Amino acid sequence: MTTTATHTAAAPDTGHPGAVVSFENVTKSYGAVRAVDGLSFALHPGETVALLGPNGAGKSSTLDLLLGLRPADSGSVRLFGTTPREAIAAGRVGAMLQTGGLMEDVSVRELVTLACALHPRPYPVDEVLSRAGVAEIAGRMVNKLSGGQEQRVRFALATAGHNDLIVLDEPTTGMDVTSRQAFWATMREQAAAGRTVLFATHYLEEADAIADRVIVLNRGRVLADGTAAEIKAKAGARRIAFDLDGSCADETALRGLPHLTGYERHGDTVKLQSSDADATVHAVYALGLYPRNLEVAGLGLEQAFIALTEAEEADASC
Ligand SMILES: Nc1ncnc2c1ncn2[C@@H]1O[C@H](COP(=O)(O)OP(=O)(O)OP(=O)(O)O)[C@@H](O)[C@H]1O
Repeated sequence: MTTTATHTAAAPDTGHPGAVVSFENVTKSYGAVRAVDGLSFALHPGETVALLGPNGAGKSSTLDLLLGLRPADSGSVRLFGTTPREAIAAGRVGAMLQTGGLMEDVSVRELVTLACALHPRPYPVDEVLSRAGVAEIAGRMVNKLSGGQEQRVRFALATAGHNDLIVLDEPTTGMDVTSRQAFWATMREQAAAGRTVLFATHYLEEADAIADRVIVLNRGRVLADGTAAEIKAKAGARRIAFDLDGSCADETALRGLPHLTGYERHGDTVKLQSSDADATVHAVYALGLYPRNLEVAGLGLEQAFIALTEAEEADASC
């Protein structure tokens, strides 16, 4: 059975044999809003993949479809060549979502014990508690936890058993820096053990540091898909920064430099983004300026992400 609105009969996984996750031309609308728009991608064993996108890009909807929490309007969603429901029932998938409250009138240990009891291939409860960094608060009632502690309990629930795929929706939101580092160290161990990890995040530095592949979504479609380095290269632009030497620089002339895709000025410090840094720097000299502390560098993932999504928004509004 594919995950479609009509729950049609099982379709063979012809598109991406051996894939952990396979989306083929998947669409999902909420009324007039098309949250997922003909989305196709495949995830392979052992990959750690970040799902990036601006607010409303369709990340959570994609994860909901992937986990079978909502049916797709059309297209096929397969996990390990089966339906999401079958893969989850087989205990192959662990998920940590933003939505859904935790059971409240139980202790952390009781909740984790329940999750382990429900998993077909559970880890020992104490191992799950300590891996998620909640062993010290195991006796605490779930309704007394801070936001960051709650996140760590969600993480414990997602890793209560041996999963082949771990799906995380903004997992470190609300965690302090230490918890965040511990969280990602554990995720790295999970990935090193051959698990596939898919996480949606707004922390681009996490995607840059952790993911070996980044899928950028916008308007429910894949805007870019590759390593962080490939995404940065796709954005094309480079950063140029310099200080003016005190000479009077004409603001209009600076803003009119060729190939600019971004412009900022704070006093004598000018920060530019350019799709042809060499030509832009030549033009700076041609204005009669003598830039000091000149730096030309590639974009960070965050700037590349902004450049890509802004370019698509500009295209969409044309
Ligand atoms: N249950 C729903 N009913 C109506 N519209 C919805 C529903 N869920 C999502 N949407 C809309 O679908 C689009 C995609 O939302 P989604 O939550 O998937 O995006 P997102 O990338 O996860 O966003 P964010 O980064 O803000 O969490 C948005 O326009 C959103 O308003």
